[in-house]
Amino acid sequence: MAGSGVFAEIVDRDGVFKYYSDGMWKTSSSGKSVPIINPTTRKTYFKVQACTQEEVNKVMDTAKIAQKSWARTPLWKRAELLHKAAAVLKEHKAPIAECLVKEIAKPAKDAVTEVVRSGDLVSYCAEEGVRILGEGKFLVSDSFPGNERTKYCLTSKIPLGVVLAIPPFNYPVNLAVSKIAPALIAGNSLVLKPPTQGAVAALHMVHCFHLAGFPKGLISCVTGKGSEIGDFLTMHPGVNCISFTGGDTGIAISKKAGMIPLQMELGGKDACIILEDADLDLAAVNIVKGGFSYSGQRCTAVKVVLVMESVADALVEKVKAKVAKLTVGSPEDDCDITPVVTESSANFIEGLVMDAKQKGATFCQEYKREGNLIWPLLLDHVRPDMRIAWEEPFGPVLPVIRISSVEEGIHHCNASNFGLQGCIFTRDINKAILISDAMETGTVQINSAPARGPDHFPFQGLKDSGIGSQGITNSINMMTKIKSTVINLPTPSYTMG
Ligand SMILES: NC(=O)c1ccc[n+]([C@@H]2O[C@H](COP(=O)([O-])OP(=O)(O)OC[C@H]3O[C@@H](n4cnc5c(N)ncnc54)[C@H](O)[C@@H]3O)[C@@H](O)[C@H]2O)c1
Repeated sequence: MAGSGVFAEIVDRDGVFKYYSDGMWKTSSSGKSVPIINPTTRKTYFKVQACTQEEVNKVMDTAKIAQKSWARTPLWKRAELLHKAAAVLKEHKAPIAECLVKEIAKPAKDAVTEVVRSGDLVSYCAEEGVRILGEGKFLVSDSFPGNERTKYCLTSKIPLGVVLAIPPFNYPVNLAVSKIAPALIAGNSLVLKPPTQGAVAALHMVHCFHLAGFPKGLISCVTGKGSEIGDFLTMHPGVNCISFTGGDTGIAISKKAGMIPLQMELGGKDACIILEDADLDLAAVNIVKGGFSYSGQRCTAVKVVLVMESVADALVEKVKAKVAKLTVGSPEDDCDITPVVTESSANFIEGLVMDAKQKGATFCQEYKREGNLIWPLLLDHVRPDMRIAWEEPFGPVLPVIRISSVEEGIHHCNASNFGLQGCIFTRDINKAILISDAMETGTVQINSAPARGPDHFPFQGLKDSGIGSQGITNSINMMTKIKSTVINLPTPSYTMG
């Protein structure tokens, strides 16, 4: 159970979850806590420490010191510890998954999958790190005009220092380890600021790294109000890199952060373009899976369907039939559609639905809401003047826009300020490639819904969807710098064959 057994030491006497600093679980001197509301019951379920700026400073100091000796720890030893953490994480999947169910209403089975996937990601990262960080480059000078072969350049990848990781609520474990593991294998230390909803799952995950035996201060986890420690963390002079996943907050952070590398994974409005020759059954399965899994609260959810008019009726019928089969209820019962994360999210989604209603969208189901639980809703005949055509609902509401040409679909996709992923359904691979090239998004899926995984694939957003690229290899590279050593010879030297 959460907070018991090996996890008992992460809770204080008042039942408030502690924060992790200098290899120890601590109670904040603020004497304050932040409540975590269960989205299903809308009652406080957990509490976490409201850390102070003073405590953040302490964490940054220890992270800096711990990083110096970690960078001198052999790569194979770093990898060994990560493998151990992955095993401990998987061993304790049940209590961590339980937190995900209670904090973010993730369906029970998906919650377990998130933890197991996270363990796999940590192991893969350890293996990949050993390979790519064990290699550098050797360059000779006479390839550039005017030079003889008098200079040998050796390059290697070195750590950045302290990495600040800020994941979002929807994958608080997976999107934390996708930052922690690359940072650590590359020789960095790491400070985690988990989202409020999902913080307790993240604290349990951090304890798995503690149990695996990482050095003191190398990993820290501070919790608290964004208003108190958010800007303080992201603008802290001790931070050498920020890896952030979330919404528009990331745009504000990137404007305030100093001259440090930023890895930003932000929102999306992933378009699904359906051509006339598409396999409509395949498209319908993917639209429902892509649009409604975890109640649409995924960055890569299908967020707008752009379908050719001639096949629109048939497609909408197929999608409607599948939506009718989705189960709606509690995450404990493993329902397909569960309450969205907060009341304000539910209110925001309702605002988009009401706007679409007022402007004449066709409701394929009746709009129904109880508390944070919103029944799945397909909106047909959506037009570009409706907010839902452009905004990210992050809920179980999916707009369908009927298009009369492929160009119209591409235009809608590219007119968005987002550019995360997109997908195309067609049997004509040549057309698919041309459309993929025309779509201004970081990834395009052909004949499948957008997806982040497998976790070693590159993952990136264009425009307001992000900076840099993730995926295990790219994240490891991003959390390093190139260092060169140039050997200058007194006379040119050539290796003769
Ligand atoms: N591109 C991706 O890979 C990806 C993946 C998942 C989610 N998302 C996006 O995330 C959003 C939903 O997640 P969310 O609601 O948790 O996003 P959010 O932007 O509200 O919060 C993200 C994180 O930032 C923290 N935060 C808030 N204010 C802060 C501040 N001033 N300083 C520092 N940290 C601060 C939050 O506590 C949380 O940990 C959606 O827009 C979704 O598309 C993107």
